[in-house]
Amino acid sequence: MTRLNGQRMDANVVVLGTDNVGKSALIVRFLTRRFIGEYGDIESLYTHNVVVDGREQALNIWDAPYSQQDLSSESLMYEKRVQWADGFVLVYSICDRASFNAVSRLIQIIKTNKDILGFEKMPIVIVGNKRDLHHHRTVLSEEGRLLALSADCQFYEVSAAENYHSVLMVFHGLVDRIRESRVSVKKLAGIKGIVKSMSAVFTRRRTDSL
Ligand SMILES: Nc1nc2c(ncn2[C@@H]2O[C@H](COP(=O)(O)OP(=O)(O)OP(=O)(O)O)[C@@H](O)[C@H]2O)c(=O)[nH]1
Repeated sequence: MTRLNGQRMDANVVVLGTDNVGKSALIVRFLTRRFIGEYGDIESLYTHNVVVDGREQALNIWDAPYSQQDLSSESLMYEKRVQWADGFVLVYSICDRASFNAVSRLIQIIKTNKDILGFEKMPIVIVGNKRDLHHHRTVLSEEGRLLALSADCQFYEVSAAENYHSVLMVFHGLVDRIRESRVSVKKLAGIKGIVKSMSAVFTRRRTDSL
């Protein structure tokens, strides 16, 4: 759950995608600035402090290795991840069409399992990884951009292997999105509050005049 303490915000982020797309590579690059090549299949939860627009924020990042079950909306494990998270990084490899198709399904699963009422912008960033392997590309940049546009998500193409800066942009972009989505939820709560008090006044007037 997101927690606001004056200038400080804690947020939970889950990184999802099919196997071998570079989820762990992306996270490790963000946390350590390094690319180490092999990462194993261990599920991990990291906490990392970032400063975005002068605000210190703690990000809890869940690196969840892929299992076929993930793409089943009935998966309890999956529901748990979606409900825990304030923001989502959905990763595919630009050399793997199936991993790209899986991202569309993940977006649908998030929309089904998460209460997104009041979100002006979805706290989701779509990442096309392995940009350095562009000679093996099977997914065009435009396709990624179009998917993000149609689902109201942010989009980046990166290479966890070769570039730290673009990976940093992914997580900073997500933090912005989470903040924006929280503001719109607050606005909605405010509007709901006004509607509630107005209807209370009208109900009272009606009973007074009886
Ligand atoms: N060329 C290239 N290889 C990458 C890149 N990112 C990751 N890899 C490689 O892709 C393979 C899979 O990377 P991981 O980070 O383990 O992928 P994952 O999505 O966490 O995989 P699972 O744990 O199976 O879910 C490894 O051999 C990485 O070295 C990249 O940007 N470019």
